[in-house]
Amino acid sequence: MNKRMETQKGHVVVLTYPAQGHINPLLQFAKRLASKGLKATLATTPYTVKSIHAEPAGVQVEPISDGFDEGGYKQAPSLQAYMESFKQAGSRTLAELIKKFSNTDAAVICIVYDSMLTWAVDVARELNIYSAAFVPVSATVFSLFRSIHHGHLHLPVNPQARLPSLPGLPPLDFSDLPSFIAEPVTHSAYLTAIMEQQSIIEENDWVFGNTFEELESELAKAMSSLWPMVMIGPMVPSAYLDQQIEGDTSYGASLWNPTSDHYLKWLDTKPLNSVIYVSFGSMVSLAANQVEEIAYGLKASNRHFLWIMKDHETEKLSMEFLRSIDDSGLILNWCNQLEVLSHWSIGCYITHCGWNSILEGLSLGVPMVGVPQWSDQPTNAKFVEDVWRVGKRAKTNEEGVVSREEIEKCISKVMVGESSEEIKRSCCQWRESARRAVSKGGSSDKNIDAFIGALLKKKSKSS
Ligand SMILES: O=c1ccn([C@@H]2O[C@H](COP(=O)(O)OP(=O)(O)O[C@H]3O[C@H](CO)[C@@H](O)[C@H](O)[C@H]3O)[C@@H](O)[C@H]2O)c(=O)[nH]1
Repeated sequence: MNKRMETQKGHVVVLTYPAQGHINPLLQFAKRLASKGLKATLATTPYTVKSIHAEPAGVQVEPISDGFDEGGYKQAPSLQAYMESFKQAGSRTLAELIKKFSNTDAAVICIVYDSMLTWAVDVARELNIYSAAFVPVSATVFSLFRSIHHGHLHLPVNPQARLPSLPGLPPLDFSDLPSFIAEPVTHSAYLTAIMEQQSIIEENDWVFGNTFEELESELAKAMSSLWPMVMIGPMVPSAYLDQQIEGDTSYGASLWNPTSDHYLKWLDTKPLNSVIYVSFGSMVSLAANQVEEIAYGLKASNRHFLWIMKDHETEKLSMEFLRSIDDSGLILNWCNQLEVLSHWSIGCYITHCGWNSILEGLSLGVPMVGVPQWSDQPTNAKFVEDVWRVGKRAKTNEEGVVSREEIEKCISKVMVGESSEEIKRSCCQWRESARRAVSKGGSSDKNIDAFIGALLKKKSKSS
């Protein structure tokens, strides 16, 4: 028996939704649990298992089915059809996986599931083990959906009316709302899934938020006795924060691979804080005119840039722009974002404001320009500018596009002059705060220890 096996205290299965922005934090949480002596198994779809490199820091990886084992969710005719198929095939195969360990030393005592996958609660109940929901968005966004569930915020929200003031949240405008709330009809499938999460959230033994107490302190204070969320983030590999997990330099799963790895060498040749990193995460597809405006905004800034764009997205760039780049810019289909954000040459991050990207930018102290597109991104962008003060939110024009002039103006504000000094100071403070939260004795670390302590005390729901 190896040392890790000897120290294992109990077995938790972590179930992830198979999208990059969900796999990363759940896998990281599994690593955290494993580093504290629990046995942690990541259950995910066969398509996703292929994207996981080796065995990430002590986590066992096991396939469960979503009904689309060859090609994953892209094969499903609609989001609704995919969710239904995952519920059917996933419930059955997750239960089989857990039963495989029963009557062994590694019997599973809890399922930690991505809050999108509500059916995991039924599996836990049927097998008489604990369930914990993992919320992959900010506590603020979670709280907005909760306000709808409890009838404190009504849909549709009138864009002209003042929003009601909600406990622990700053005053919000219509444009700060998640798109699922601002445009409920357009996003009805997502909204239905999210409201279902809210309706069963209290049935869980724990609810975890990938955030930390200092980051959303007003909300944490206002809601501590009113809601079940325990803040355990930021779920960012340990090498970038507290160094507690040996060799933990990446999440360990990537649905895409960079077509070239010379980007770090390219960054090495650039001066300190001089390069703009541009990425819109794993899901956003920009309109062609928006791509063009960003391109010419970057050009006007007269700075080096590294722009992550999937291959089909690059077709939206004009030949004129592509020919003009030379060594001033690098366009790549994918990168190891953490390596890039932590590189000394990066001085600005133009981001879609996906929650993981925000936590990574904050944890690595990089000034941001938010160009939010949908989902929780508008709310995150609002906080970047007005609450955490680590960047600017680019404004859209009447056509709903962020112009090249606006891009250039925001880059300048976060990279030069007095405004940039203030932003850089806030970035340093939040980087330290994120480190404190996950380091030994920090708020998130203590919350994870408390979960493990409570879990082991209860050990088995039946005993
Ligand atoms: O070239 C790249 C680009 C991205 N990433 C990683 O991919 C993840 C992207 O996650 P996120 O920033 O959250 O964006 P999305 O993939 O777009 O995530 C979706 O899911 C998130 C969590 O629910 C939401 O906050 C977003 O709005 C939603 O678009 C991050 O960990 C990045 O480090 C890379 O490793 N390389």
